[in-house]
Amino acid sequence: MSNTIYIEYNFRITPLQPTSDILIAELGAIGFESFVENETGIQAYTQKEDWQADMLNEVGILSNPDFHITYEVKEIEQENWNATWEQNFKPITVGEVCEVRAPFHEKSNVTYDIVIEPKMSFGTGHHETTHMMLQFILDHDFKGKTVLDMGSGTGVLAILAEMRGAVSVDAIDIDNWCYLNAMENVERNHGKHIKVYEGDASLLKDQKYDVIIANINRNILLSDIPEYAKCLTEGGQLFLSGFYKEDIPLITEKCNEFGLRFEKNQEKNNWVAVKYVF
Ligand SMILES: C[S@@+](CC[C@H](N)C(=O)[O-])C[C@H]1O[C@@H](n2cnc3c(N)ncnc32)[C@H](O)[C@@H]1O
Repeated sequence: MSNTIYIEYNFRITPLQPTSDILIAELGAIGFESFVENETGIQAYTQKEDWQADMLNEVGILSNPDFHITYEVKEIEQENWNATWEQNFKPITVGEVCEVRAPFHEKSNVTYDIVIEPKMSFGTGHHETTHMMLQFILDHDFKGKTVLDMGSGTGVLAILAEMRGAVSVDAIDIDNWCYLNAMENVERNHGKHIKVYEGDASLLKDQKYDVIIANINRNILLSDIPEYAKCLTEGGQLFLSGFYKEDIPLITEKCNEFGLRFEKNQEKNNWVAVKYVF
C-alpha cells in the first residue's frame, strides 16, 4: 500500500441537513475527494499534494450565518483513512430483503446481497435518494426488462436491477472515477448483463429502454428528461431522484411536456424519489 498523505477535516454541523449535502457539494467542487458522514457532521478528505491552507475560503456555506459549522484539521496516512472509512461504513438494509455492504462485512442471509466498495463514489445506500431508488427497484417487476441507469455512481442501482431480473442494463456516469468504480462493483457482484459507460445523456442515440433510473440532481434531470423520454418504450417507467419535495412540480411539468405522467413518490428527510410512466 502506498502511504499517500491525506488532510482530514472534521466538520461539526448544525443543522445537519441540508447543510451536510451543501457542504459536501461545495467541498467536492474544490477538489475534496471523499466524505464520511457521521452523527455530528462529516469528515472530508483531500490529498496533501492537492491541499492549500486557504482553500476553504471558496466554500460559501462556511460564512453563511444560517448554518453553524466548526472544524478541526489534521494530517493522516492513507491506511488510517481506510480504517476510518471501514469503521463508519455500516451495512444498509433495504426492505429487509436487500443488504448493501462492503467486502469486509460478513454476508447475511438476504435475497439480494450487494457488495460495494465505494471509495470515493456516491451510492452505498446510506443516502436517502439511493435508499429510495433501491426500494423502488424492489417494489417493481424487472424481469425481462431493458434498463438504463443514468448517473450510476457505484453502480448499486444497476446491480440490483440485474439481480431483480433485468436482461440488460446500461449504466452511465460522467465521472471517470465512478465509471471505473462501477465496473469493479459489477464484477464483484458477478454482473453479467450490465455495461458501464463514461459520459452523459449525449451517449443516448436510438436505444430503447423499458425502465430508466436516474438519481442525479434537479437541474441535470430537467435538462435530460427530453432525452430519457425519447429512449423509453411505450408504457416505459422512469424513476427519478436527487431532488427535494418542493422540486416535484417543476420536474413533473417537464415530464408532462414529454408525455410522462406522474404516478407516485417516496419521501425521506425532504428528499424524494418519483415514478413517472410513459
Ligand atoms: C447522486 S449520485 C447517484 C449515484 C447512484 N446512482 C445512487 O443512486 O447512489 C449522482 C451521480 O451522477 C453522476 N452525474 C452527474 N452529472 C451527470 C450527468 N450529466 N450525466 C451522467 N452522470 C452524471 C455523478 O458523477 C454521480 O455519480
